[in-house]
Amino acid sequence: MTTPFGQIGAQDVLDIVVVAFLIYQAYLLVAGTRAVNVVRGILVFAGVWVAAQLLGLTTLSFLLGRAGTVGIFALLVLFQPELRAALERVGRPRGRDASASGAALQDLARAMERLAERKTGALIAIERRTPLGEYAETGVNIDALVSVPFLEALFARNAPLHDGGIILLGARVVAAGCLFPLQPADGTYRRYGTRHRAAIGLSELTDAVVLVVSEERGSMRIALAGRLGPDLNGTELREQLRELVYDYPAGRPPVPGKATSPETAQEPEEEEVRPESRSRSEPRPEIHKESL
Ligand SMILES: Nc1ncnc2c1ncn2[C@@H]1O[C@H](COP(=O)(O)OP(=O)(O)OP(=O)(O)O)[C@@H](O)[C@H]1O
Repeated sequence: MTTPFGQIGAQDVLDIVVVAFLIYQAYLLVAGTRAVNVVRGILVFAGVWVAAQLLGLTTLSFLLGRAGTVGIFALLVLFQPELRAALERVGRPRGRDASASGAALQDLARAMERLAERKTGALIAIERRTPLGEYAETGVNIDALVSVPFLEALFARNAPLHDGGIILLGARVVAAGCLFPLQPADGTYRRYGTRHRAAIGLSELTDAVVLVVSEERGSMRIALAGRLGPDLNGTELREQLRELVYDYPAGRPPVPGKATSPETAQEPEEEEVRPESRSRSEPRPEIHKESL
């Protein structure tokens, strides 16, 4: 085919499609995590560099070019967790196993309620798009089906794995006793203890939905995108789990907005974490059989 840019063949089209696909996958990987700010910084840097070249600013363009070369190696180090996550995603089996079933979420919500009633502390991260393998490695590998008694047993006060958080993938508990990254104590959430700050910290670095049961207050809350939501009752918890996990379309980037933008957090303890995948005014699909 002849175009203003010359001859374009099937190979060129394939090339463009593959590159576009890779760029989109890279975007999916960083969207909703803190890495998106680094990407913005890189785009600004690249923009200034291109402008300097177009305007013939030789010294500036030379300096930016050199800094860019060093920057590539710096990025490899900086993005090491994301690169690792990307490789994990490529190797992960796709399909229904990777998404949480309604029955598993129902059991999860029930277990959270029972733990809260007894004031047993719990920290549960639900993996969505961002692989949590590196955090799972800090704990004990489990691979067991989610069930109410199992979750209760895991967090029971004298249980060997009650300390730390557990990670769920689909309907399975993949690891327990895991260490999550702590949100700094000097930040917005300085008044909170380490369990809550670990939940916020993990949700800031990944798109995981992190559930916390407070040992002190017997409350249930959700941390999402670096923000901690309000206390939830059982019905609200089920509703949020359905929208944030069951309805969460795999591979779709979060829509930037109140719920997913950490920068917009003002008084987080009074704000509600709202699911980003569906607005409340939109009709909900019926979930048959495994209804929450
Ligand atoms: N980095 C971490 N990753 C995972 N779990 C953690 C981490 N830090 C602390 N925890 C868990 O939190 C527990 C301590 O909770 P702490 O009382 O400090 O927090 P809190 O936010 O006040 O919660 P609570 O309201 O339940 O008391 C630890 O025993 C451990 O199980």
